[in-house]
Amino acid sequence: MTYDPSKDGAETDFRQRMSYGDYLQIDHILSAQKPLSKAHDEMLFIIQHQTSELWMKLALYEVEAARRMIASDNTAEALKMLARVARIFEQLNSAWDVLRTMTPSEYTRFRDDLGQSSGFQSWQYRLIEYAVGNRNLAMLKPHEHRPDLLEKLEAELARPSLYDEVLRRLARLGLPVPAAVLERDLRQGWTMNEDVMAVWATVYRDPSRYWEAYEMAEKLVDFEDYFRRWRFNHVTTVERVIGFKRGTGGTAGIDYLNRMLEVELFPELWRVRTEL
Ligand code: HEM
Ligand SMILES: N[C@@H](CC(=O)c1ccccc1NC=O)C(=O)O
Repeated sequence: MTYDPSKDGAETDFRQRMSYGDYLQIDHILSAQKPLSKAHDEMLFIIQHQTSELWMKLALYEVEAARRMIASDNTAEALKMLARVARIFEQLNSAWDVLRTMTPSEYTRFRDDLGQSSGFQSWQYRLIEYAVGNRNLAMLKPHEHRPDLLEKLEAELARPSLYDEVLRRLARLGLPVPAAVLERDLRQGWTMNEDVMAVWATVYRDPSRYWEAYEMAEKLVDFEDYFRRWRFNHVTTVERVIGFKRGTGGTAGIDYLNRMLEVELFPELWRVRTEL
């Protein structure tokens, strides 16, 4: 006899009950894949991006909460959330292995159908960049046609970034973070600051004395480490699939993405290592 789990109590009648699909809105999610071409690989391309956007949604949610926790002096909770964000990026990094199975010949079959659309226009990606401190106002432009999204990005630029919150916490812990740093114009991108580096040097020279600050620093480094790997995986996949062609979003492509590889989110935390 074939085994029937319903005889052992598995519920099978969902006429009046919430089911798996109801709870997770599966119909909604699974009806959002609409390839524009007949190319076999377009489904992979769509699902790869949609799953990335879902993970980005969670990353934003966690960074958001981590910032709130740091601002309210609940660092331990924030560290847990930041560890999760690093793992999310690890997940996104592994996902490139699936996309890499698509060859240039296969991508060319539907690339024209993408028009001028590009990951460059991902507002969640830009929001992550802004939330962690990579604030470039020029990146607002592709969102001007969507006032709701522009508003979200503008609102983010008015708030302290994750790094700003960490530096404010250091000041509350009694470390000499300069007032100019604490009162800086939040819309501007962060640039390397010698005094902040001196603060981190103090922390790294005596971790047991500055344990909380030390742990925050290492979590940030860990996050940036995984984020850098995401950027590197992206640029390598792009070169493998389109070579040095111009991007659909209008940038130079590889040259643009290589330039983005030079971005440092927490420059002092990388530079301080040379001083130790
Ligand atoms: C075959 C696959 C891919 C190719 C050929 C590709 C190509 C490119 C290119 C050329 C750019 C530069 C902007 C432009 O002019 O278009 C770009 C930007 C971008 N792509 Fe992709 N991409 C691919 C996959 C992905 C995936 C899976 C994601 C995940 C969400 C993604 C997210 C992004 C983001 C966020 C940017 C903006 C980066 C920044 O401004 O720093 N791309 N991509
Ligand atoms: N920029 C890519 C196209 C591309 O990858 C893309 C197109 C639409 C939606 C997301 C995309 N992914 C990343 O840029 C290209 O130039 O081929």
